[in-house]
Amino acid sequence: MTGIFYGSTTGSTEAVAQDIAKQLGIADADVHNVADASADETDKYDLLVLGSPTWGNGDLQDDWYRFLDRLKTRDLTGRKVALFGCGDSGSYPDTFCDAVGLLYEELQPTGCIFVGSYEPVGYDVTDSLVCADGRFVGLAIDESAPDKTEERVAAWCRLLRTEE
Ligand SMILES: Cc1cc2nc3c(=O)[nH]c(=O)nc-3n(C[C@H](O)[C@H](O)[C@H](O)COP(=O)(O)O)c2cc1C
Repeated sequence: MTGIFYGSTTGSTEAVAQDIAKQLGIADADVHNVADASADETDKYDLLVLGSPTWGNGDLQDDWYRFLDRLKTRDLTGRKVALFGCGDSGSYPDTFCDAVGLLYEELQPTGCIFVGSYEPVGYDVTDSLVCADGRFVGLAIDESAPDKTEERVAAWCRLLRTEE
């Protein structure tokens, strides 16, 4: 079973979360805004799809801090985690989608298995925290390339289906 947990200040990441849910056939009840969710609710899912846009200067979306603190205390050994987020490579090239990289770093000690990484073909910026060893650790949606969003989400959902 798959659950999506996202934070979103101005709605972009929420829209991407809903698109992912639609493409993966995830019910509304399994799509959670971290502002209202409890970390206990992650327990029932084998695959957690976690989304945060990047705010400030390379920061997580505000609602993520409290939720992440609690999530980090849970034993995620062997559970699959896929990450996604929105950012803006035009205005914030040095911190493009850093929040995705921050979630990746912060959740490593939990023993989870990350899925959904890919080679960043077609991106202008590839050297922020979202990138590790030449791969994006999760889906990076770029406000500066809105025409690519639909296909990026679709391609990533196809990838997740092979790694579920
Ligand atoms: C004040 C401000 C700071 C931002 N900082 C970053 C940043 O450091 N890196 C980045 O990739 N995008 C940054 N962005 C772009 C947002 O991540 C982008 O607008 C995103 O779509 C917002 O997602 P949301 O609507 O789900 O909150 C920033 C936007 C604003 C307005």
